[in-house]
Amino acid sequence: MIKVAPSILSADFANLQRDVQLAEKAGADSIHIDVMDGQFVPNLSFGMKTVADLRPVTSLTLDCHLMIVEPEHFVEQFAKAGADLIGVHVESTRHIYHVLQLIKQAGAKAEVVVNPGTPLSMISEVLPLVDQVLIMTVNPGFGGQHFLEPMPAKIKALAAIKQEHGYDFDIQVDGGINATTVKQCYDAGATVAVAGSFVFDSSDPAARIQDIKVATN
Ligand SMILES: O=C(CO)[C@H](O)[C@H](O)COP(=O)(O)O
Ligand SMILES: [Fe+2]
Repeated sequence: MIKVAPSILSADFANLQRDVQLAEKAGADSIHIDVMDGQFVPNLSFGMKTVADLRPVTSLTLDCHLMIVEPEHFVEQFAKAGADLIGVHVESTRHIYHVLQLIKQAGAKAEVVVNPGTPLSMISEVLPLVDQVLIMTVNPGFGGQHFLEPMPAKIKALAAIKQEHGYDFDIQVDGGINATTVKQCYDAGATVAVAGSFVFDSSDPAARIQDIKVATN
């Protein structure tokens, strides 16, 4: 069964505590926090204070997906705020190896993220370092977009590399995930699914979290 990380990008920003606790009660495995700077992606969202304020209201892993340029300037602050796992895009820095080292030195789990158009060869050197790889299944920046159909083949290719080298990172997918698309990702080798609009645009978010789990059972 796949692990589920609801994305609070589609939650009610006036009721974040309520929505995080609802997700926890519904069986979510972690909380996905999308951080956007208006530069790396054309949108703005959360910062370190959101993470710090959510830290005491849940015992779930706080998974911060940083969509910001030069994340090396911020990863320590996110770790201090309470992020358990920090994801950085390979396209967002000239120093991906160094940023991943900084995340680990700060005591958090390290994740490398690849955009849909970025080949897996761009991350081959850092795979021994990471706890998780995030394959974007939409172009980053907004919730509610359509799943990109060619992405399961990329997940499958990453899963093959993982097996060949004996790596033990999780493979996360993010964007356009619902009870149908998650099955394609799971069958290709994904182990964690982010879901924003499918969960929080519903009148019954808890049922949607279960729908994703059941689809991969
Ligand atoms: O990183 C993201 C966007 O850049 C979000 O995590 C993602 O889009 C989740 O939203 P949805 O499930 O609605 O596609
Ligand atoms: Fe995300």
